[in-house]
Amino acid sequence: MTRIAVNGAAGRMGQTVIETAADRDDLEVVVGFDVEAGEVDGVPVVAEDVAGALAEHGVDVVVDFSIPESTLPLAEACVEAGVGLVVGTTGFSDDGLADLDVVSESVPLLKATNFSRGIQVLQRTVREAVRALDDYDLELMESHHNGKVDAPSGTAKTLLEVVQEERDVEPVYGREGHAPREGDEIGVFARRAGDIRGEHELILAGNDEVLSLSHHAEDRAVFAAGALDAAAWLSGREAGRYEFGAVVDA
Ligand SMILES: NC(=O)C1=CN([C@@H]2O[C@H](COP(=O)(O)OP(=O)(O)OC[C@H]3O[C@@H](n4cnc5c(N)ncnc54)[C@H](OP(=O)(O)O)[C@@H]3O)[C@@H](O)[C@H]2O)C=CC1
Ligand SMILES: O=C(O)C1=N[C@H](C(=O)O)C[C@H](O)C1
Repeated sequence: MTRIAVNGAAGRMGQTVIETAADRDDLEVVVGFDVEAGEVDGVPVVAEDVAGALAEHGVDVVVDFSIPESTLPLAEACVEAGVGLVVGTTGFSDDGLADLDVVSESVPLLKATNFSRGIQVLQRTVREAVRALDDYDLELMESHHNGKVDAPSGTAKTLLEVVQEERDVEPVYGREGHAPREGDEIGVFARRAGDIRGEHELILAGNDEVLSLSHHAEDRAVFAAGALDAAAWLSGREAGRYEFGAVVDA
């Protein structure tokens, strides 16, 4: 039984992780962390002394869906307590990402910008398509709920990285005015509206055809389930940096 703590426990994803975990018998959420102390679905939520709470509740792995400014001190508490960390939070600066690399020298750390299995497959499909259609125009779009604070989404950035590993394209973030396509560029567009759970699409256009590769999440439970799978998989592993692809392939 993997004992899990959730950071950002009172947020949209934190609550969904706690609800999703209640239906599983391989793990248990024993404590949550958030800005204010309280309770989510019977799980106690504390607001201070994270390292102390990790030890007190015998936590094996923390699942984090919060903001980067919260993840980094949390990661230090994980190092202090010798606890693994699954990071779902997006929007890190380059320095923040480098700090997480340092943390993974001391504890097992698995970070993914998207914990749905479909997006893992999309990443692999995007790589193959960009390789095969190497002179087609590329455009990347994402849509999310109106409460999302970072743009473009972490998933869009990951898809862009996959594209750039295959092709030397320059991102153009939105277009306005006189803005013709120049050189090998990729337009990147972010929409924010309603409660869209998460939509991503890459189009490859050329030679009288358009290939559209897209994914949409129907419920936050898909991300919660993937993050919990990652936490169960990570528990007991050596310090180091791990990828969600390994969980999907296990
Ligand atoms: N990897 C993936 O599959 C997915 C990643 N995400 C990412 O997860 C993150 C959270 O998303 P979402 O749940 O929608 O956001 P929410 O704003 O709903 O939740 C974030 C929670 O973190 C809390 N928080 C802020 N500061 C701290 C702190 N110092 N310590 C503890 N808790 C804190 C917030 O409290 P308060 O509101 O009081 O500030 C809030 O309750 C985002 O970066 C998002 O992009 C989302 C879905 C899937
Ligand atoms: O904030 C969200 O909701 C989501 N964030 C992640 C991202 O930034 O890619 C993953 C998912 O699309 C939902």
